[in-house]
Amino acid sequence: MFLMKDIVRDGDPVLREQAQKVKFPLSKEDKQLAHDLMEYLEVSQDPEQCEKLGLRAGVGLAAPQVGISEMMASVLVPSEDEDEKDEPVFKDVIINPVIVSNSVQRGALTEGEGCLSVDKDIPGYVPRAARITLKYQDVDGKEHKVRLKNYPAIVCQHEIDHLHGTLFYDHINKDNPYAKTDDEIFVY
Ligand SMILES: Cc1nc(NNC(=O)[C@H](CC2CCCC2)CN(O)CO)c(F)c(N2CCN3CCOC[C@@H]3C2)n1
Ligand code: NI
Repeated sequence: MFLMKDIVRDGDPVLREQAQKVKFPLSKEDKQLAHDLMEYLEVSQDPEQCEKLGLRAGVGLAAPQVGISEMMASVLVPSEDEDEKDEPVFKDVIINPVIVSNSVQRGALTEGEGCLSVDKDIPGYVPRAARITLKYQDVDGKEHKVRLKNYPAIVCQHEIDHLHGTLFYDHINKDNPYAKTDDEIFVY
């Protein structure tokens, strides 16, 4: 189980590296890593356990954030409405992910973004593609090709950025952090 002490913080070079492609079949260590990356999200999204373990809640977690420079990240975007019983909007460990196409239209989270590896709040819109087509392998090596939009698309782009050494604030407009073009949509 990863705890906040296991999360690498901004300034550590691993967060600025290009992560290595993951080989299949997964090693025992990579299987464990995939499990632990998803477990962190599940536990952190349970308010009681999150509080008890002193975690910061997350909807995504990339391997470089726990010091492992490999192309693997967990994504768990819960269904927006209250009743928990609904299926998550997106839940998987994305391995060797590639964004094969993205919309010209930009999108951003209205409240900006944060990062478990960045302790300070950095205000501003993080412009991303509003819709993406994502190809990745799951822990069994099965290829997936999914079209995502809005919230899950934003989360996946934030995670895939980590695998290429990019952090969310790299995208914030320096002159006007809240600059927006008229066709930008705002999510959440
Ligand atoms: C948007 C949001 N970001 C949270 N944290 N930041 C993260 O996930 C970072 C990644 C996200 C930052 C912006 C896009 C991706 C982690 N990152 O650094 C990984 O690279 C949240 F926790 C959160 N939610 C909404 C859903 N809620 C369900 C119930 O449990 C609480 C949970 C809170 N939404
Ligand atoms: Ni992050």
